[in-house]
Amino acid sequence: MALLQLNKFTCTRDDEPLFVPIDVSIHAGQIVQVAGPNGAGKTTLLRSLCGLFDSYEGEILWQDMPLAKARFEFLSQLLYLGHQPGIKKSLTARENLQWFAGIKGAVQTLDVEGVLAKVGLAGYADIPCHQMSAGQHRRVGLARLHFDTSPLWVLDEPFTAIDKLGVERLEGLIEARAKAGGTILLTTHQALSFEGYTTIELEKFSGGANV
Ligand SMILES: Nc1ncnc2c1ncn2[C@@H]1O[C@H](COP(=O)(O)OP(=O)(O)OP(=O)(O)O)[C@@H](O)[C@H]1O
Repeated sequence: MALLQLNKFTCTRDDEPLFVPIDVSIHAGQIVQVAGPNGAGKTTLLRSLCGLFDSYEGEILWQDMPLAKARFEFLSQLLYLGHQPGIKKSLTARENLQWFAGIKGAVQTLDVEGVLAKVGLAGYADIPCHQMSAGQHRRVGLARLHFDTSPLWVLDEPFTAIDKLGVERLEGLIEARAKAGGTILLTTHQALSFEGYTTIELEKFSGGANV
């Protein structure tokens, strides 16, 4: 059974399809890159899946159930990281991580210092995030990937504002997650270093010929 299935799926803006409708089946353990030029609809597609954008045509199935009916199960198994780092800047790195861990029931096992060291933020646990750089905000947000074992990770441009070493670590984390049975759906404009991932190439919808 596919974890996630898109049938004749496209997102619309002003009643116009953004990209040629796609048919995709995504299974546990897969890494799937959504690719396409700027403006193709990659972010809109990910936001539609996560329930943040509802102007689309076609069908989304989660474990063979229409997403609308399986919404609660789907959201409880989802980790979504969008363009924004998704942290509260008035809180410290520790408080942000405790919050993320709390909503995933992982507070008891959370090792704040250990996780921050893994994202290159050793010693930053008790610094308010508003005193950090854009790349450091991003790292605090990404730190949750070290303890969030949600079956589906949806990551929109996760490598943005991350330096070379950070990118290598993040790629390793994604690969390890997939090997453990997790599914990762991501957008990125950079070539991925690992093998065996699938690419969904969004093609700009250019009129009736593609329907
Ligand atoms: N808030 C918005 N209001 C209206 N149109 C929008 C909005 N955001 C995006 N669009 C339009 O929707 C289309 C798809 O945008 P989207 O952000 O999904 O593209 P993308 O493939 O993620 O692009 P990029 O690679 O630049 O991040 C674009 O043509 C854009 O003009």
